[in-house]
Amino acid sequence: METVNVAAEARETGRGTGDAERAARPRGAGRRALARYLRPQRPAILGGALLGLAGGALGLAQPLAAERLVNDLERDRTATTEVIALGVLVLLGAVLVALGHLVLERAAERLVCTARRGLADRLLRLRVPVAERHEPGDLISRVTADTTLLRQVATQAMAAALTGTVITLVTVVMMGVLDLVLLGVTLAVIAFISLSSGLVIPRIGRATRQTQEAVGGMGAALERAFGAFRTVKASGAEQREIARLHEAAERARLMGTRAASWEAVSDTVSQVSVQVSFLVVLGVGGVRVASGAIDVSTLVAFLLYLFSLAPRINQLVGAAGQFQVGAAAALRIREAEEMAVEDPGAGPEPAADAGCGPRPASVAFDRVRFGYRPGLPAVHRRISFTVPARGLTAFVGPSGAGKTTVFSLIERFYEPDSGRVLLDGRDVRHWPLSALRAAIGYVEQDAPVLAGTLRENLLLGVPHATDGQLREVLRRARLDDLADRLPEGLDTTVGHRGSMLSGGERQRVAIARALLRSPRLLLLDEATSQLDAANEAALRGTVADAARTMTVLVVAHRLSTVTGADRIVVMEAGRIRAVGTHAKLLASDELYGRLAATQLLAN
Ligand SMILES: Nc1ncnc2c1ncn2[C@@H]1O[C@H](COP(=O)(O)OP(=O)(O)OP(=O)(O)O)[C@@H](O)[C@H]1O
Repeated sequence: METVNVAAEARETGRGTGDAERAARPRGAGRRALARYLRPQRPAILGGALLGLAGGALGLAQPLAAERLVNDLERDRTATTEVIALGVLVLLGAVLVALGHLVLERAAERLVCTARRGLADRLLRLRVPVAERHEPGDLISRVTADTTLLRQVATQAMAAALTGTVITLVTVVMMGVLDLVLLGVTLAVIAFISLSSGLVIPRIGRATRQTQEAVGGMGAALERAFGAFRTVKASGAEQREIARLHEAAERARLMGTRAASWEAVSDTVSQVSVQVSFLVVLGVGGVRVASGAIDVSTLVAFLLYLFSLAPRINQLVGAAGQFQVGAAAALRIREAEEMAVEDPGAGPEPAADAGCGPRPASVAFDRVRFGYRPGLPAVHRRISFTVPARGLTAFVGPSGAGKTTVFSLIERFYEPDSGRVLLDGRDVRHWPLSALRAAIGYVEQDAPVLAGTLRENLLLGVPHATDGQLREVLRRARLDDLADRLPEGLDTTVGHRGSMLSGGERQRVAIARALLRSPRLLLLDEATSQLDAANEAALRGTVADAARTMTVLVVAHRLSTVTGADRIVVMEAGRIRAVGTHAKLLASDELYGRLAATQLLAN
């Protein structure tokens, strides 16, 4: 029970490690997860398997029809009926098999699609701390590689299990009709196979899960390298990153080989068992024939059934192995689906803005205490401050003081350990999340630009904005010439993370995107750090313009960008040191004075 709680807690907080989650998996969790995905497709899978079975049965009747046809031809009889019967059997058999195949494939595609959609629904709504504690590459591999493994179970393993079971049962009944003693011998062998498979098959599952985790590790290593492609090259680190990929590939190979070895053991056990049973049946059967208990013909018929049983048993053992593979994949998918997602929040929607544009919002922190991880020193130590609606407020202070974290708490990416963050006097936890974020325009520190076109980047938050509106925000972000310079204007692709734009352009695209949402509160994190002097001055104008109609909070390292702010909040080691205007702080706060002095602003 306790182990389950560890897993639940790890998922909820995102603070667990993969190992902790692995150790905490309850027994049979994979099986249950697999059953959950297969359940809705059960009728289709059953139907597909039965169609295949019927097609196979018609195939079995073909030799009989052919025999009658040859007999008739030998006796110079007209054989029209037999020819038609054979033709119908061939055609119908083929159609039924193809139909069964199609039904199974369609069910498998539905199953995979449902799992992928379920994952897509969850993953983009994960809580920020949870998402940040998982490797994106590993999450991607759950959506791509693991879901593909489910497909294999739905098409091959389920059909093999169903047809294998039916044919095995029929064969066993026929063997029982022939001789119960020999059947007893055969069943003893089957029991031995089941027992040894029971020992081996879970090992196949475990090794497969480790293979999939290693494949996820490869995804993570690739994502890491492509996420900082130029840095990797500039650092001459290709070889080391390649080594990481090799290591992950090697681990996948090792685990894959281990799974294959256990599969080989399982196959060998079942094959040897069947051969042993053949010899035992031959021996016991011989004695029974000698004692007159059965005829030779009964023994021959029994052995023929035994031979036909062998591939079926192999089929069943193979299917059991595939179920283990599927269960391992289903478990990884389920784990991702169970990761904690953001609470959409209840509470009433804020009143609609009347008439002339959105109302600026006030912000307040009320004795906020927050740490990213338990056990580490808090990043905010009971901080309180108030920002009235409208105007420009800057946050300054040494690196690591907790400035960006202020924005993360306002956006509710994280929640305070104690105290309250208020927007318009209302605790952000009591806002509907979508309304809260709709009220805020946020420009991240890295000002990320997504792959796609310039237009797609701008439309991210306001999908139906007109070209006129786009040009207007580009103008306000001093980017009016960008769209004209780019070869395909707004429809030019900007590369992975905007790699085809300059650093300053990326930031301004992010600012234009934020402005397009007509936010009530604009959060700019280091928004001007990568701009040249002319652009910085221009953007200062943009920010000042914005601050006339909305509340603007800026995290700034370069004091030159915020000396004109209505108020500057000086942070240090998770505390608010001082609040005031540039002139007041220069005169009263030693740290601010030092910051200004180092940036040649003291005079
Ligand atoms: N997602 C995170 N998980 C864990 N710790 C974090 C996370 N983000 C920030 N921190 C830590 O919290 C502290 C405050 O970070 P924050 O980004 O708020 O500082 P900052 O004042 O904005 O710094 P800078 O000026 O360098 O951007 C730092 O020590 C940082 O290492």
